[in-house]
Parts: sequence; structure tokens; C-alpha cells
Amino acid sequence: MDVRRFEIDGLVMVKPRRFGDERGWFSETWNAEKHAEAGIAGPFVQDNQSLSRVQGTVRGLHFQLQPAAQGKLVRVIRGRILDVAVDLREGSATYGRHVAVELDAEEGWQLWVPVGFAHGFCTLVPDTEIAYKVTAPYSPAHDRGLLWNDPALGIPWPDFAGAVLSDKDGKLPILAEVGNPFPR
Ligand SMILES: Cc1cn([C@H]2C[C@H](O)[C@@H](COP(=O)(O)OP(=O)(O)O[C@H]3O[C@H](C)C(=O)[C@H](O)[C@H]3O)O2)c(=O)[nH]c1=O
Repeated sequence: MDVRRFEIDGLVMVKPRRFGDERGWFSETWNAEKHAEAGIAGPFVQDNQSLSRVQGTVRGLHFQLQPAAQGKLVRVIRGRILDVAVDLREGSATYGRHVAVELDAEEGWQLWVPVGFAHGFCTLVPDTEIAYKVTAPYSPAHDRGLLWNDPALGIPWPDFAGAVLSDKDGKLPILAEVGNPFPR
């Protein structure tokens, strides 16, 4: 499995091997032992999937507060996204900094977003589907967010980002208002 790490510790991308043949390919998209070797341990309690029909759909930036904070293992099963994670860990040397990476169904890279980060994405083509595993169940009472296009974040969204955005996401607070949702 290919592994890619970032200056922001904790975030990691993995690419499980694909076994191709004349029919197509097979891949173990989650393997506890192999993912653990890359630092992705789970345990996962819920699988999510979402379809976004319009290019430029933005979902996020979201996180859940403790004790419902979620680690997320994100992959694209159709289309392509710019996937973004923002470090919100109190005292982190990279607090407020982000990673923005393209994930697509063709390549099969996955992004591990540990607890302590806000997560979101913009779709880069129509009819994009993502599937992701989370380490804690959905908890509306603990659901929080960060405004996707807060200038202070400096996220390089594509020009068409925000073509579709939920009302909720359009009203999320900026980083200066979010503060430290993940205290040490
Ligand atoms: C997240 C979630 C949502 N829902 C229900 C609640 C709403 O009725 C509906 C849509 O929820 P929401 O608008 O929050 O969906 P997204 O905007 O795709 O949210 C996700 O967006 C970014 C990418 C994330 O990282 C999170 O996983 C998640 O917040 O699904 C559930 O029933 N369970 C869930 O786990």
C-alpha cells in the first residue's frame, strides 16, 4: 500500500493495491492490519456515502465535538474531489493550517482525517460519490463546523466551488469564532 504523509502530523493518504486483470480490478479498500501499519487504526463504527450531482458542490467544513469526535477515512467511489482537512487541535504547531488534496475514483487514494480536524470537500466533476468510515456515530448535538471559504484559511478552492452549498454550511463560523474545539 502506497503511503503519503504531510507537514501536518496525523494526516495521511494511503492507496491500497489494485489487482488488475482482463475483467477490471480488485482492491481491499480497508484492511485493519495494513491500514494500521500506515497509522490508521479506527475502530470504525459507521460507514457513510454521499452523492453530489453538481460540479462545485461543497460539503463542510465539519467536525463533531468530544465525546462524539470522529476520525474519518475518506475515498471517492465515483468522480473527483478536492478534499480538505483543517487542523483545529489546541496547541498544535499547525493549528489553522490545512491540507487540500485531490482524491478520485480512478486512482483510489484515501485520506485519513484524525480527530481534531474539520473536514470538507468540493466536487470537481458532476455526479461525484464519496464513501467514508468514521470512528464515532453521528451526533447532531455535537455537530459543528467552520466556514469553508474563511479567507483566514487560505484554502485553494476551484473557481466553481460553492455552486451548491447547504444553508447550514453557508452560515458556519469563521476560524476566529471557532477557537479551540479540541482542547489538549
Ligand atoms: C453526517 C450525517 C448526516 N446525516 C443526515 C443529517 C441530514 O439530514 C442529512 C445530510 O447531512 P449533512 O448535510 O450534514 O451531510 P454532509 O454535508 O454531507 O455532511 C458531511 O460532510 C462532511 C464531508 C463531513 O466530513 C461529515 O462527514 C458530514 O458532516 O444526513 C446522518 O443521518 N448521519 C450522518 O452521519
